[in-house]
Amino acid sequence: MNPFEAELRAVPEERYHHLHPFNLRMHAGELSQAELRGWILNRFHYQRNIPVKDAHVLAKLPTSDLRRMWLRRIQDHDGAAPGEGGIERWLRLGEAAGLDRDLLLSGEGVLPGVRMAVDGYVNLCRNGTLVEAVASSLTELFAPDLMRTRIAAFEKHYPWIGAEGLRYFRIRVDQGRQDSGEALALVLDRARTREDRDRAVAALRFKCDVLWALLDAVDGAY
Ligand SMILES: O=C(O)c1cc(C(=O)O)c2c(n1)C(=O)C(=O)c1cc(C(=O)O)[nH]c1-2
Repeated sequence: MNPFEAELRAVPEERYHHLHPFNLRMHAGELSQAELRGWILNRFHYQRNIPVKDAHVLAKLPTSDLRRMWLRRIQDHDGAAPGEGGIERWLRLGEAAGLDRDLLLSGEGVLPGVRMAVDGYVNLCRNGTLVEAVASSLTELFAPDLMRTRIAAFEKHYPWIGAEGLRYFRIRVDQGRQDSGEALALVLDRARTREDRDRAVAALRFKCDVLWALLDAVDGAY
């Protein structure tokens, strides 16, 4: 593996949110219904901002091929039509957990720390370089394994959330693999100087902090 790729992969290995105490408690079956509902509600704020940050990334891409590739991400979340896509599936996860979709859509109850963390991610993609914006999505190299652990934990420990609610995670396993493969190839191709590479690593660290801060806020609140 090229040394820059190894440097990138080492960042989430050390500080991705699969290591966060809230996730460890989730996987061990220790979360209360209120905690799990709080997580779903607050994570919806992250989910609905993913296509917003992806639109900022899209605007930085210089070729039709790259823009077409990135547009697919926006469509994965927003769907090709109303009632489709990842945001809709997250709303259904909320409903399966007893949360009204209107509550999630209202934004009521989103914690201040979660708002700050998500703003931080969107602003990095708005104001950063192309390499920084794309590198910050590379936490997704680790997301598919985490999704699989989460699906197993939900089935085992939280059966009160119906199977339909887990579709978001099931579909996301393959999407995350494709997204992270494409993003990694783009960063390896475009980060040519030492300075570009250092910025890419710093952006990925920052993104790990975004996900960590989100869980810190949820962990402290319910
Ligand atoms: O539940 C998770 O642990 C998790 C993590 C991440 C991530 O690593 O940023 C994403 C997602 N889920 C996710 O569902 C998703 O759509 C997504 C998009 C992105 C991104 O940075 O472009 N990350 C993630």
